Amino acid sequence: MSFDYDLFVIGGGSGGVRAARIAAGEHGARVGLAEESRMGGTCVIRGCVPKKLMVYASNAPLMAEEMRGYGWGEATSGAFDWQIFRRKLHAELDRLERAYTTNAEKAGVEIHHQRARLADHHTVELADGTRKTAKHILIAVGGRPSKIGIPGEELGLISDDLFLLEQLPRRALLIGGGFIACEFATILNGLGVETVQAYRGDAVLRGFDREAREMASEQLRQIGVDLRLGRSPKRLEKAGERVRAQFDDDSEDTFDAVFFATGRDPYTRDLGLENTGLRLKENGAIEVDAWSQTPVPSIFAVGDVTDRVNLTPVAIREGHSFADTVFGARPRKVSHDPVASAVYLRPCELGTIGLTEEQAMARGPVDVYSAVFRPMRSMFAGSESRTMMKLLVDPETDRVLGCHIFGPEAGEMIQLAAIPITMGATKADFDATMAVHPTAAEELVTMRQPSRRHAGAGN
Ligand SMILES: Cc1cc2nc3c(=O)[nH]c(=O)nc-3n(C[C@H](O)[C@H](O)[C@H](O)COP(=O)(O)OP(=O)(O)OC[C@H]3O[C@@H](n4cnc5c(N)ncnc54)[C@H](O)[C@@H]3O)c2cc1C
Ligand SMILES: NC(=O)c1ccc[n+]([C@@H]2O[C@H](COP(=O)([O-])OP(=O)(O)OC[C@H]3O[C@@H](n4cnc5c(N)ncnc54)[C@H](O)[C@@H]3O)[C@@H](O)[C@H]2O)c1
Repeated sequence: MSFDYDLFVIGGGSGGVRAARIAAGEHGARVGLAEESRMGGTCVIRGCVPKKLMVYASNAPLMAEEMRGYGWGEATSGAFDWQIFRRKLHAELDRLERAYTTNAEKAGVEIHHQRARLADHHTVELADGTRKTAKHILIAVGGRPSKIGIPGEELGLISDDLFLLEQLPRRALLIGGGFIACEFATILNGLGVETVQAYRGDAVLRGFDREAREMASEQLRQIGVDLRLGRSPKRLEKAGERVRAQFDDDSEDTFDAVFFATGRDPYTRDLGLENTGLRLKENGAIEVDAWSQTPVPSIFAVGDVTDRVNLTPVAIREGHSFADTVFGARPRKVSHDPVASAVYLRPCELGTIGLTEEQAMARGPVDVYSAVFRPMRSMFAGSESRTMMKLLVDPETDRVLGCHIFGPEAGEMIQLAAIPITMGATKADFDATMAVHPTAAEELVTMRQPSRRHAGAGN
């Protein structure tokens, strides 16, 4: 049977574009790709990139404060102009979108700027009714923000909306305690928005190392976020031009904008799955094996739609490995453990890889090497901001099981620490490494004695 393409990719985000480019450009496959919105997907258009640029923008007041501590007595951040920033931001996103489009086209990918659905195991139907056949289909449609099912939630915004606001709100509520809620709270607060964050748990960033979670919660408060723990809204209603939130402790408050940062769902709705033998996991994610292959041999899926580890580098690696395996005769699986990540808070970020202290304790005996200190940089400036460096070590094998860094530029640091840890480094390897002085990161190679030892199984 002859097909229009060797590969048809649904979704022009991180995973889809990488797979299409490698299959066409490096392995000579005939590739079609459908994107219903903007090329680049979540990360480029409404995720990592605009978010990180806003984190940089929001840093000015903290930098000014720090510099006052260094003798710049009059240092202030001045007034932030959202209109100027927004114009520049969107020009940059347009540039990136063009680069994604051009690079894919240069590799030989034929892009269809419209929505696609699955018609059968080898056919997709485009929004204009055209049908395209392909020997293989890759689903890389990502995820979509989800709300929590409370009355009036249509009055609330989602993360996509932050980057499109005509004006910054004067007072905003962020609902949630995960990556997005914490990063957005940091951003809005830094840009001068009065920011309230409501999270149902007792410390933000559930799933991260407990000590780091407490430091992150404390820092949000220190920079001026009104963090309300153990609290979640139960209803939203209009209050003139504003939105009133009623919380589950019966308190009420009014905001110019309310953002839901309460997770993302795989975007499998109306994808034509009923025309296939694909299976969904309970949360709607597409079920795949270690090769990103679904139970239908011609259909693969990568990235957030599979809900493995929902990060850009993971989606890219999955897309690349799929293309090498299927079109390059170079079978490659993706290891999802360990995967480093960072939460871009200010002034201290949180960088993390491997087991948390709690997970390590549950697994067995663990030595905890932990240093919590005021780094030279902030101490001199008179700031109370504290940094944490933590290594979790298996006392039997000496292997480093996890590393958690809470400090300025922790994202940059964890990327480097992730290399030896992924290679299986031992604590002795860290000890054998000469320190770089004076840095905060040198603590990682100078912690001689464990701060505590756990016998295992939660002891
Ligand atoms: C606010 C925010 C901040 C983030 N920050 C980070 C970060 O700092 N670091 C990090 O690693 N990750 C971050 N992420 C996560 C990261 O963006 C995702 O993990 C990544 O984009 C997943 O890539 P993907 O290819 O699976 O999907 P996506 O990038 O979402 O791409 C899917 C594409 O498919 C298109 N599409 C969907 N359905 C169809 C259809 N039927 N037909 C045609 N096209 C379709 C969509 O329009 C979209 O362009 C962030 C996410 C958000 C929301
Ligand atoms: N820096 C980064 O790498 C980065 C940044 C942003 C997003 N991301 C990715 O995007 C994903 C989505 O981010 P996110 O912050 O939306 O999700 P998340 O899973 O990190 O956090 C969701 C939050 O919503 C809360 N929540 C869920 N249901 C709720 C309910 N019914 N009532 C009240 N609260 C509820 C959860 O308790 C949690 O705090 C992340 O998991 C991550 O994979 C990564």
